Amino acid sequence: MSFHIEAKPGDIAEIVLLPGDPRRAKYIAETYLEDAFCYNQVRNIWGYTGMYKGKRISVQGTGMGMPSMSIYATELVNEYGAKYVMRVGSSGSLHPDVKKMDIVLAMGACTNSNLFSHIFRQYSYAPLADFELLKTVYELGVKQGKPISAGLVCTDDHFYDSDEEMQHVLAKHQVLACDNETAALYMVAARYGAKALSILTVTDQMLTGETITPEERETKLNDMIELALETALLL
Ligand SMILES: O=P(O)(O)O[C@H]1O[C@H](CO)[C@@H](O)[C@H]1O
Ligand SMILES: O=c1cc[nH]c(=O)[nH]1
Repeated sequence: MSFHIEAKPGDIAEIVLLPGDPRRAKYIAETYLEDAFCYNQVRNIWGYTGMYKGKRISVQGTGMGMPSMSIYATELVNEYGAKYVMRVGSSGSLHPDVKKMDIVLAMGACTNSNLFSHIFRQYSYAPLADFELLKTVYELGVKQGKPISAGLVCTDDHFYDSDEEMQHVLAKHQVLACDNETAALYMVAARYGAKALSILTVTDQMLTGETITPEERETKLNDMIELALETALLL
């Protein structure tokens, strides 16, 4: 048991899917996992373990933002031995080539957060995905004909009142999408020795104003979820 996860030793699989939204975690467990049990209800940030096509997989909500992600990622890796941590998140895009419901694999994540400045001080650390995971998911997505691209994302500390001018600058410099957690996941995984990938679905295309509902963010991101689950079978 850790401060934020009440699982018993051995309850959590080595492969963990990480949606921000705990209700997306519940949806994934109920829709895709056999014999799933809920190992965490602390703060209603649910976590489940079950079987997907014979492979043991966990799915753990992380809440929103870098601090929350860093708490769950740290406890999963350090206290529960998670080896592969795959975020399955929603995201926004101002890039004209990235459409609503496209899947973006975060090769790396820039950020405006100072969360890790006590570690890196004046250095600008570049949080990166695990290459093996990135390659596996990308190849699978292309083979399945999914609308998938891989590139840089920005992990923003803001959801509202983002710096719009800066978002355009980022898009011009090939930042494909923004979320609130990827940089923290990559940094924690690198620090403690796990392999991480952030798979994002573009739920908000800010240039066109296209968006989806909260319920759809829970239950309609199946392409991304299935890609993560199918990748787990190859690990
Ligand atoms: O849908 P999730 O995985 O929570 O991800 C995105 O959605 C939340 C904001 O609505 C932030 O956590 C952002 O990163
Ligand atoms: O961080 C995020 C996530 C979803 N949609 C956005 O616009 N931003």
